[in-house]
Amino acid sequence: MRLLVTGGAGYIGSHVTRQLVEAGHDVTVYDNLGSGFRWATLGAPLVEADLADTARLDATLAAGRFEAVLHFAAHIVVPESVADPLKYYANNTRNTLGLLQALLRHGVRRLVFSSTAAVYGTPEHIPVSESAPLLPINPYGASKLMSERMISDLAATGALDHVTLRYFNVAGADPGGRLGQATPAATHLIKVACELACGKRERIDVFGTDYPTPDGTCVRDYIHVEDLARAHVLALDHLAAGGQSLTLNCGYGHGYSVREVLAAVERQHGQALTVRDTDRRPGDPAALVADSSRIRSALGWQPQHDDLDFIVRTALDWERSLPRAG
Ligand SMILES: NC(=O)c1ccc[n+]([C@@H]2O[C@H](COP(=O)([O-])OP(=O)(O)OC[C@H]3O[C@@H](n4cnc5c(N)ncnc54)[C@H](O)[C@@H]3O)[C@@H](O)[C@H]2O)c1
Ligand SMILES: O=c1ccn([C@@H]2O[C@H](COP(=O)(O)OP(=O)(O)O[C@H]3O[C@H](CO)[C@H](O)[C@H](O)[C@H]3O)[C@@H](O)[C@H]2O)c(=O)[nH]1
Repeated sequence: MRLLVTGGAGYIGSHVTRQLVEAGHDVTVYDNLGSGFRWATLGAPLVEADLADTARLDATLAAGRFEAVLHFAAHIVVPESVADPLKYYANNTRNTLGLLQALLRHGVRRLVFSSTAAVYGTPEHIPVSESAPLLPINPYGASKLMSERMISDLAATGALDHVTLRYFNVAGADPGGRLGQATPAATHLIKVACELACGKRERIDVFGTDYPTPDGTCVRDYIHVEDLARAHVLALDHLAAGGQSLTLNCGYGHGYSVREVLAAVERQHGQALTVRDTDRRPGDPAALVADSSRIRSALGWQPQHDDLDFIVRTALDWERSLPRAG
């Protein structure tokens, strides 16, 4: 298929772009390089432009005659969304509205959308299924939920078919060493721990040790970025075969605590890390684990890298290589 990937120069979008190209698709990336990198497109054509630039978006869609769009472009830092909510509604919600309007103008009828487990807020039941209440607790999650609603409302008119993927905690890097997370000032646990292992930080803080979890630290469902990328390839196959619109959790269905993650980083690094226990970080649910049965049955998705040590090893290998990449 002829595909447009917004945000395809970012962490997740670049892994998906690579898999799409390998699967034989004709991929164009649309990215303003705000938090993405030209090298991350690995040679796929890049339109360096902002989603808010309607003229560039229209010109790109007119020239490309795309059969589907994958929409990753967004701001993603939860604490920043609390401090500057309108930045998140502008980029994540308003620019998604603009993209949907442009898709209508150009007759593009298929969309794969990057959503997040943050739409669930603090779920009452673990594992969390797609039918759980949608109660985001920060503007980032709310901005994504509003996009989900626009997409599903539009789909209900018959104008669009979509697969909305709600990612849990995405981590790891391309095992081939070509791609990985390169964002400066990262906040994600595995990324921060790998930076520490590589001597780029002095210590790591554990945010809260008194949660109602087995070891008192938060539990998350970490999914390797390559398995997540594969879900996008399958989502496109589903839409191309005339499949109905779907909303799917992307996780493995089991979680690890912060301490278990840090132990895995220490194993892979071969040395102890400097760890400091601190207070809870506001807005962190105790446990967030996906019920992943729907994506397995609807798309036939089967994880290849459901292994915390493998996730950490690829992230650490990538972190070691980063000076040349950044
Ligand atoms: N990283 C995670 O753990 C995670 C979890 C859940 C959901 N997601 C979602 O996955 C998607 C990708 O996240 P990521 O981790 O790869 O982040 P990222 O910051 O690495 O990638 C986002 C990309 O979008 C581009 N972009 C942002 N705004 C743009 C705009 N207005 N116009 C053009 N390009 C723009 C950036 O330059 C960047 O390349 C996001 O939609 C995010 O909400 C990520
Ligand atoms: O230095 C750190 C960083 C994180 N943590 C803890 O590690 C866990 C995971 O934190 P991350 O920041 O790696 O990830 P989140 O679970 O906060 O966020 C993830 O899930 C969110 C949805 O809930 C968003 O989608 C977000 O983009 C995605 O990374 C949390 O308990 C957090 O408190 C630490 O203890 N120390």
